[in-house]
Amino acid sequence: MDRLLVLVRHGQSEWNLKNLFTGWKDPGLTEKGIEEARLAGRRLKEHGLGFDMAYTSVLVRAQHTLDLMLEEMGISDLPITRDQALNERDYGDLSGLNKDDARAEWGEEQVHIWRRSYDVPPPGGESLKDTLARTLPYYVTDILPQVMRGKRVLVAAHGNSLRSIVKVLENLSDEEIVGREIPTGIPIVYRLAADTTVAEKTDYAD
Ligand SMILES: O=C(O)[C@@H](CO)OP(=O)(O)O
Repeated sequence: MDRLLVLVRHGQSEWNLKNLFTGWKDPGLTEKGIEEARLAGRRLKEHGLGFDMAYTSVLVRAQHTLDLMLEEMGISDLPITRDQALNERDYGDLSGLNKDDARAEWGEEQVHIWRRSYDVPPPGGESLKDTLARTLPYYVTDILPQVMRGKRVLVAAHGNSLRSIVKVLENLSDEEIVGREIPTGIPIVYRLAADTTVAEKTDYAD
């Protein structure tokens, strides 16, 4: 049985381009982001992958990325589930601030801790651990059962919501996940074993 799970981070957003903390704010894709999403779809198609269902967040950059990928693959009738559980980590009070301005105000090290530590939340926001506490139950109760039934599943979401799922899938320690970045528009293709662990992983980077 083909237990296929593909994770894709949305293409570049307007706020990625402007270097702003984004979180639950809802900017659209840039021209480059649109192209990245289309390219992701073409890569999946070139590798002969098809899908039975898709999941995304309630944020427009991830939904638009999914739509563009499906368009490139020529898929128009896929069931799509949109859920807040897959939203980006909530950046709290940092949302909308420029990342360089934040470094100037609070220092490089503090901003890095807010951005990449596992369990230190930014003021008023979610740590990666907090994010995992909502993405993982959703993955386990909604996404994983479909994969285990042999449904081919595509997930379009966000840098940190995907990092939290990747941490569990790849069994990464709290230290290891700190160094893991998810590039925009590069499909991560997993095939799961019967025990739900990862049997095979490929990045469709080129
Ligand atoms: O701003 C955000 O919401 C995220 C993703 O773009 O940024 P960071 O790289 O700091 O996790």
